Amino acid sequence: MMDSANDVANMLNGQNGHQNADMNVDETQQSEETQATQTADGNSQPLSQEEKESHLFGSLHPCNPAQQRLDLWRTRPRITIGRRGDNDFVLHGGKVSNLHAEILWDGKTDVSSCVKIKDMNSTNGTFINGHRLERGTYRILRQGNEISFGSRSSDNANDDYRYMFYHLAAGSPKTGLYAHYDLGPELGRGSFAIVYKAMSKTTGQWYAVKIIQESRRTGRDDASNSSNVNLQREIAIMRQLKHPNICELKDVFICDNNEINLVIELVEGGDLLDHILQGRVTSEADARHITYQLCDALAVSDLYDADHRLL
Ligand SMILES: Nc1ncnc2c1ncn2[C@@H]1O[C@H](COP(=O)(O)OP(=O)(O)OP(=O)(O)O)[C@@H](O)[C@H]1O
Repeated sequence: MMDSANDVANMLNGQNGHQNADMNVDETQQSEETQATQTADGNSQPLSQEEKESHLFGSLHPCNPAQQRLDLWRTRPRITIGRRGDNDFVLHGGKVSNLHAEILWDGKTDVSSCVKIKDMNSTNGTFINGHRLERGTYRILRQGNEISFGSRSSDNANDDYRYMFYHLAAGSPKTGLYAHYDLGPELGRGSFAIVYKAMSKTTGQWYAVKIIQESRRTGRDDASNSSNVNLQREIAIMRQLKHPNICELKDVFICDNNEINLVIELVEGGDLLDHILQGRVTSEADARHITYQLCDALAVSDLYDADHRLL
C-alpha cells in the first residue's frame, strides 16, 4: 500500500529513477544515467521517456510546486485519493475529504485505453477543468485535463490540489489515425459516424475525422466480404470526387476492429439544416443558390455512381 504522495514519490526516485518537479539537476542527470539499457556491444543507451514510464498508465502533475507528482501504476488499476491514511494517495488538504475520489483504468494499452475518475461524495468536490462533478458521479479523464481535489481557496496557496493528467497507457501511437492526427472536440453525429475536429500533426492544418463503426454501418460487428468490397468502392470513388461543394477526402484508416476513419476537409459554419431552422435562409434567391450548389454536387457524384449516404 502506498502511504502518501511523498512516500510514493520517494519510492519512485529510489527504485525507478522517476523525476519530481523539484529534483535538482545532479539528481536528474544521475537518474538518467542509471536508467540505461545494455546493448550487445556493452555500450549503454539511455531509455526514452516512454520506456521509463512503461510501468505507468498515467501520472498527475501538480500545479502547486509544493505538491509531488503522483504516478499511477499499471499494477494498481484502481487508485483511491483522500485525506485518510489508508488511501493510495494521501492528500492532507483541508478541503480534501477522507475518501475523496478514485481513478480507474480499464487495463487497455492501445488507443482505446480509458481512464475514469469517480467523485466519492466528497464535501468540497472534484473538479475537471474547473467544472465540479456531481457527487458520486464519473468522468473520463483525458490527456491534459486539470483535476482539482476540492476547490482552490484564494487565501491559502498551499490548499491547491490541482493536477494535470497525463494518459500514458497507450504510449504514442506509431501507426493509424492517432499517429498522424490529434483529435479535438466532437463536431457532430450522423447515422453511421461520430465526427471530430482533428489537426494534422505534420502541418497543423485542421480537418474533420469521421469515425465509422462497422456495427453502426452494417448492423454487424464483423465486416463481411461484400460490405468490405462496397466500402472500398465507395472510398475509391470519394477519393476521385473533386468539387467545390463536396468535402475532399484526405486520408483513410481502416482499423483492426473494423472501425473506419475518414479524414475529410473541414467545413466550418455548421449544418445547413440548423442554418435553415435558425431562419438564416431568408429569401428565394438564397434558397435557389443553396439548391443549385446541392444539385451541382449531386450531379458530379452521380457521374461516379457514388452512394450519397456516405458522402
Ligand atoms: N467535413 C465536416 N466539417 C465539419 N463538420 C462536419 C463535417 N462532416 C460532418 N460534420 C458534422 O458532423 C455531423 C455528422 O456528420 P455525418 O456526415 O456523419 O452525418 P450526417 O450526414 O449529418 O447524417 P446521416 O449520417 O444521418 O446522413 C454533421 O451533422 C456535421 O455537424
